[in-house]
Amino acid sequence: MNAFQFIFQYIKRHKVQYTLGIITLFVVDFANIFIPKLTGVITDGLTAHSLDWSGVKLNLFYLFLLGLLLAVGRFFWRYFLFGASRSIEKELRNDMFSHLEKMDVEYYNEHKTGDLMTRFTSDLNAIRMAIGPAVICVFDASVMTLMVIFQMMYYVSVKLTLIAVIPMLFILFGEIYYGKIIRPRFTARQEAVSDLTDYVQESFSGIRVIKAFVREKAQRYHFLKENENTMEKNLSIAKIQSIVIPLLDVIIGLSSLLTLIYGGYLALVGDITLGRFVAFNQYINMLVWPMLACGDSVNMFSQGAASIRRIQEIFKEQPAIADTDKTKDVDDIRGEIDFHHLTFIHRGHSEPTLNDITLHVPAGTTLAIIGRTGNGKSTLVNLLLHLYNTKPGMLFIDGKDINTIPLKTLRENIGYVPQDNFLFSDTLKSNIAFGAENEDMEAIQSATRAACIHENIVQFPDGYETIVGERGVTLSGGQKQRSSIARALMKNAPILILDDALSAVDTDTEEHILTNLKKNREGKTTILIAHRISTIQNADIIMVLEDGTAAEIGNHDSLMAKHGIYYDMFEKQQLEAIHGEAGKALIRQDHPAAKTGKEDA
Ligand SMILES: Nc1ncnc2c1ncn2[C@@H]1O[C@H](COP(=O)(O)OP(=O)(O)OP(=O)(O)O)[C@@H](O)[C@H]1O
Repeated sequence: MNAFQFIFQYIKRHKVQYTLGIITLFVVDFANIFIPKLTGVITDGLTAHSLDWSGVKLNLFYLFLLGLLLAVGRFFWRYFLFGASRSIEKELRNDMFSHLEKMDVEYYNEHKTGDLMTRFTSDLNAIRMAIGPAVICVFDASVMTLMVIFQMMYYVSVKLTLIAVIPMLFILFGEIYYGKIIRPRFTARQEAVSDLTDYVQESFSGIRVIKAFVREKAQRYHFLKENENTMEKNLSIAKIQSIVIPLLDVIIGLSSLLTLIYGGYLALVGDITLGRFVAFNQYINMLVWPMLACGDSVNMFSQGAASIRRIQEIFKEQPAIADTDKTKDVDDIRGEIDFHHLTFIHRGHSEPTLNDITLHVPAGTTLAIIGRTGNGKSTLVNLLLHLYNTKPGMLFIDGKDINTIPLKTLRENIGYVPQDNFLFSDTLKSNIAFGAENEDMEAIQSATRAACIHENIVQFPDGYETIVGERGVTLSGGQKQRSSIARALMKNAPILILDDALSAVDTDTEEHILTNLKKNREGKTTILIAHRISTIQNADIIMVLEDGTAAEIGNHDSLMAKHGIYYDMFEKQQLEAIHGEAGKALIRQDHPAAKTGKEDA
């Protein structure tokens, strides 16, 4: 689908508005051409003394009526055509947002926020200009030009009209060529704006890190380069425009000069009357605007076409994760999970992140996953949320292959506390009730009590109405984590995943939350990812992930009896807990990595 076909789908939906707008525009243009004629009639009437004062008044009255018609008509074509273009802009923005919401997480790993934001703002604006003002310009210019030329030929002189119009043909062909060379420059400019927006967005999001590392100067230098790049791209457009626009003026001036010379001569020898010569000059002036408007329209169309292509790029990408014809409706989820020789390779990796994992998790049990950093714990739960695709036959929920469960059902039945604890810039109440149907205060408080955050919230001056700053920065790390746990508990889902969700809370609070969880999650499946054994030792099943494989599976007692990885971890953490820093030093001396001289992961 080319850019025109793409945007025409949207224009079609507003055909009534466009038709009414164009008809009104036509009426306005038609009325407009009578103004010079009436001026000519008055001039000739006064010169030849054939018009008395009442005749002048009558013609002036006609002029007034025409003016009124023009004013009303101009209001309506603006109303219809600008209204349609604004509606299309809104519809496109809605469609883009809905489409992007469907895209999988990999898409967002590969596309920068700033670039997407530019497409939502400046590109959509360029498209609106192309389907609103540019359409008006082109239609107005073409209709007006044809009507004026016809009137010039009919009312004044065919020869004089041809002489005046020939230079304008150069404008027409020149503008077609201009459109071709300016379009790639508009695309390059939009890309530069995207990069700049992206840089600004990242710089402000990461301002704390920038300040802590005193990188302001380096950031500013990089920003200047991005800004300069945008200016260069803008200048490359301005350079072309600064040649084309004066050239347009020259051609228009040439046309007027020829008219004055030849028209003056015709008036002198008496081939045309003075009134017609005056009217002709007014007509020529009326042609100036359409010619300039054509230049503007070419600009707007080129810019719009470049932007449509950038928006089309968004729609061309389809989500890699979506319901398929294999998806079957599921009434409810109990929470039984089966990993069956589960192997998973991340895009761009050559080695599997998860390798041959087989485990049965009965509904209503607690599974704990422990393992060193980067061993695939988050990846495993991301597979459960179907954020990445798993090959058929490897992951089952309630005995059903995850690929056959509708995404909405699956995710509605999983409560999830992500590692980054992202909160929205909204009230605490809304953040906690995020996944729930309504903001039921009783349910919210029951969740916040279970997550041990209620006491903190009520101490804030605005309590549950406290606005969480962008990315939750007004809360401490532990408060954010507990708010995020409360949000997940609100869902009361058959499966709950806590991805390292207790790392920022002290051991006492952790103990409280775990006790509450045990009570709240009775009969429901809970998956706990943690680094501390104290967090997980009461779990029904503990899986130790090592290099992406399920190195050990059992409960605390059986794993301790094994004297394997889990046992070592426990011993080290006990030593750390008892002896603090001295214990850590002891562990370091004892650790195999210390002996080989390598850093511990
Ligand atoms: N979207 C991704 N694309 C490519 N590789 C990824 C992606 N996400 C994670 N990885 C890689 O997969 C491996 C496992 O990452 P994962 O986040 O699952 O580990 P983890 O055990 O949860 O670590 P941690 O304890 O630090 O949270 C890492 O090597 C990581 O670099």
